[in-house]
Amino acid sequence: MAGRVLAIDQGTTSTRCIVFDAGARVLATAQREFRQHYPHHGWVEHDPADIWCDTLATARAVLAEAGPVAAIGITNQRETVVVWDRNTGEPIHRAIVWQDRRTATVCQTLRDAGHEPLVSARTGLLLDPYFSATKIGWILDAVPGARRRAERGDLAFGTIDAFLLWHLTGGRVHATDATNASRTLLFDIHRQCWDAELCALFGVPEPLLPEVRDSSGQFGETSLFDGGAIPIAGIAGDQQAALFGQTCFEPGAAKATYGTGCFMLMNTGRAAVTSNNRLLTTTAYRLDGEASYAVEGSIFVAGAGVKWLRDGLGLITHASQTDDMATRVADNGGVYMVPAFVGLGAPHWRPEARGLISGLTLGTTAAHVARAALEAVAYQTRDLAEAMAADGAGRPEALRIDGGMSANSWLCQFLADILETPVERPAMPETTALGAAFLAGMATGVWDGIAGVAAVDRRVEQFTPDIAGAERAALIAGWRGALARTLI
Ligand SMILES: Nc1ncnc2c1ncn2[C@@H]1O[C@H](COP(=O)(O)OP(=O)(O)O)[C@@H](O)[C@H]1O
Ligand SMILES: O=P(O)(O)OC[C@H](O)CO
Repeated sequence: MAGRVLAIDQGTTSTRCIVFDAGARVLATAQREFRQHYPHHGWVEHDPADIWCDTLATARAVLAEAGPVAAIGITNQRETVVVWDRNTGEPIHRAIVWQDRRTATVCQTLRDAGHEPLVSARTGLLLDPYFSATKIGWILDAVPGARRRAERGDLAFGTIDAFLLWHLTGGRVHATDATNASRTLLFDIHRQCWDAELCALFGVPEPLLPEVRDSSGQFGETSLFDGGAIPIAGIAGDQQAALFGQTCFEPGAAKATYGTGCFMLMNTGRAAVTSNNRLLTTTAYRLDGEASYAVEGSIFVAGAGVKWLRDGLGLITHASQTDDMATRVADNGGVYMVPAFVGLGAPHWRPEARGLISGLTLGTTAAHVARAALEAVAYQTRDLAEAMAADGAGRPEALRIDGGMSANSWLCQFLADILETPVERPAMPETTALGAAFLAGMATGVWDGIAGVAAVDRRVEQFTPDIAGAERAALIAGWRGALARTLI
């Protein structure tokens, strides 16, 4: 058991469990995709029972293969809301997922009433349906009697980490960590506590809320697996966990994770940098009561655009085909895709925007459309990097990348070309899970603090910019033209 840590990585489309050793090597891995529910246009839900079942099954599978572990770390899709009954543990509604836009009007009404400056100053976020608070309010209003039960303290709210922690500890612990709390619109990131005024503004009764703890530390124990009680000793939202797993500990170090969406975070150290360019300020991690911060750009559709090529258009049968398709065409043929399928996130924040493909001719092939889906990810990343630089956060020396889509080498090279910055892809791509393992292992003596984690050997593959300035400028101009049509 010495030195082995189990990471639970509960993502938007799949649940993964990975056991790492003290050298951050993967000893066992198991993954299950689960069903997405789209009950109405723009709504996205998950069944919490699927998430719990898959967590147990994948954890049992890797523990059977790798043997006992010293600790468990949890990392999770952020903002997604579960409300459950404290007595039975039963959710009172399906989980409302971060991508869900059903509360766009509520957010607009709050913006019109002038609440955004106060909300942003305290939370570092914006009034967008992406975040948890308005989703909690929606559930309390939609489920008969829920608001009264919440006020009486009979219900519990949690992001997915808290929901899993509750079940792993047999209903004994209702807690979350500071990174997850920072995504709810209810948490003051400067004072590092729930904010009563924001709870009142969003109509969220305080008895619903979990206790907020450091990202590394004892959260509780689980006895659900063979071999005795295992401490749950680390929790972080998946993007913050990836920042940690990529060892972005110094101010200016940045990572971008390309999964369903793309999330670029730059460490800003002890300073919570306020953005003038509609980026988010968020807790990067909290250790020994001290918060470190990050500036974040969130793009809602990255790999989801490739998934749409597969499931919506039937252009491909596997996501990895896009690598070959993009390589096959000499250029993009003037085709641009703006993947605003669920609105646009940073730096635009336009929930009502919708996607487009522009520049189609009779010469356009499936390969051009596939390439446009990949290119869009790089252009959007550049837009985020420019916004970060304009905010004074600086430009990273290299962008560390990860996530399912980073397997696409064509995209990695194009990203370096468009960003004018080297892109580093780690040999071990499971950096999100590794971040959760690091946090749990630091609390249980597997790694000796941040210095111990930073000393772990990390092999990376580097992609360096290799494109003429004029070509880059022309491509970016083409993107800006397509984007402008979406933003009308
Ligand atoms: N080789 C590839 N090229 C392009 N996209 C890919 C490739 N492999 C996976 N993807 C995309 O990456 C996403 C899965 O990444 P993952 O990190 O598992 O996502 P999440 O954690 O959001 O569930 C899918 O949307 C898929 O379309
Ligand atoms: O599940 P992922 O990897 O798409 O990440 C989702 C984000 O945490 C949403 O903010």
